[in-house]
Amino acid sequence: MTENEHGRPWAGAPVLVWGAGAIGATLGAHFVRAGRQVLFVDVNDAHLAAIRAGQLKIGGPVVQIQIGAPAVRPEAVDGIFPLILLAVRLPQTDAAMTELLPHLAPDGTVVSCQNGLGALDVARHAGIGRTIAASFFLPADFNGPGDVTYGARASLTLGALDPERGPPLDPVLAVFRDFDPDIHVSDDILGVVWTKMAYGALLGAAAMDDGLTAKFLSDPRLRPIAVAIAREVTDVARASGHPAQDAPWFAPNDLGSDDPLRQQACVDAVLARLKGSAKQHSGYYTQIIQGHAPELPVQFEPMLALAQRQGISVPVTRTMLALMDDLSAGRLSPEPATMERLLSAAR
Ligand SMILES: NC(=O)C1=CN([C@@H]2O[C@H](COP(=O)(O)OP(=O)(O)OC[C@H]3O[C@@H](n4cnc5c(N)ncnc54)[C@H](OP(=O)(O)O)[C@@H]3O)[C@@H](O)[C@H]2O)C=CC1
Ligand SMILES: CC(C)(CO)C(=O)C(=O)O
Repeated sequence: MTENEHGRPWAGAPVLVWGAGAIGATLGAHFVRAGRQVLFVDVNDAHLAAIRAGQLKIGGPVVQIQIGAPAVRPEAVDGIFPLILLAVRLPQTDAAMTELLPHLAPDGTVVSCQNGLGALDVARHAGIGRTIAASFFLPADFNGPGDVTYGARASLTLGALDPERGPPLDPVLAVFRDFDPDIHVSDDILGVVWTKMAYGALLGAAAMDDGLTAKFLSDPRLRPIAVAIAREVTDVARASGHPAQDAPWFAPNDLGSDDPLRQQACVDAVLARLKGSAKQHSGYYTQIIQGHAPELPVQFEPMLALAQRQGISVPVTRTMLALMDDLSAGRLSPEPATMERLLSAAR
């Protein structure tokens, strides 16, 4: 571990932020504001130029930050780094890991700042002893070069995939506390990842129509979709040995229960969190509208495989993923009729 003369772990070495989109830029800009050296890596040349020119702006209701920092394409990275944050979309993980691995110190750490079980892919490349997974509610949007909205105060949890064999957490936490002093740590990070998977599936469901997450969750007619999805994800999580953990902002076990009061309490907590958020549209809806392949199907591949192996039936999740494929291929449009198809599967 590198320490500077103040004993601040890794303070002397730049933090490498690999993928400087909504999440990478939001995290990295906070680190720069706190006085850390950050090197951003991305493939969007106009965005990289904006960052280098001091024009990276993080706006929204939480903060207003404008910073500049070194920013390069993957092939221009030079050197070995102790801490790399991976914040590319899930389908981009393998390519990015192949590029970044030669730059990771032998005793370094990669933090997978991604949704879903992507951290398992990261560990396949970097080794479990160099991988940390982050799971977060951190609604952010990339609006264009240098322009990112951080929509609502985040809730972040970090953990090693295997606390016995994982890298030391403290130096990583010291860095992340410059983003959020209240960051959580979990000894069962995969349980937290499953929680976010369940939440992500709700965002996927909202993308069937106009992508407005709060509107989808508030509609009692559509509640069977939310309940069925939460139930399916929590069933598979339980079978994986890492039951989804209920968090104050989202309790998937309550939503998936048979008790309408518990279901409503869960929905109310999410709605309270979304109130005032600058990100009202589901990120998967935005990915469809922007012509990106939505990452939800990649996120859910491991869950479908596990469900099949364990003989767990997940019909609503499967229908949603099939509809998502049709939406991203342009065979369907996000509209009430598409949501009705998902509702039929949930009834
Ligand atoms: N945005 C959000 O609110 C949240 C996102 N997440 C998760 O965070 C992760 C990142 O998402 P998000 O920030 O929204 O995504 P973005 O698309 O905003 O950012 C990803 C960035 O990585 C770039 N990129 C692609 N390939 C490479 C590569 N090989 N090397 C370096 N950079 C590359 C992308 O460029 P290009 O676009 O040109 O491909 C893009 O600029 C995802 O897994 C997502 O699920 C989690 C919680 C909330
Ligand atoms: C949908 C997605 C992946 C990105 O926008 C997300 O995780 C979120 O909005 O919380």
